[in-house]
Amino acid sequence: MLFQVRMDVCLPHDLDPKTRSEIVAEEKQYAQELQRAGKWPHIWRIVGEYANISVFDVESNDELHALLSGLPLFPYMDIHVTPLATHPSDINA
Ligand SMILES: O=C(O)C[C@H]1C=CC(=O)O1
Repeated sequence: MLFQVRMDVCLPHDLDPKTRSEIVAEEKQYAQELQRAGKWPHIWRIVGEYANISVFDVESNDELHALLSGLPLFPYMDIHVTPLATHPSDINA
């Protein structure tokens, strides 16, 4: 099952810089592990924003929720999920 996920990051301005660096480094490691596992096949920066558009490839809504809620930045993100279906005009479908 494919899902488009938009993540908007909003870190508190008074967050300790060391803590911020650690969370961002943990996030990168977590994200890259999921990419290597094939669960997170696309991630794109939205130009001019601390936000991304991603595509997740998972078995269920519950799996997606578990992966997203495990993001180290999860407490600092607004996340919007859009389920994707095959388009009838897709020549690759
Ligand atoms: O930078 C972001 O868009 C937030 C987050 C998502 C993956 C990652 O490494 O950081």
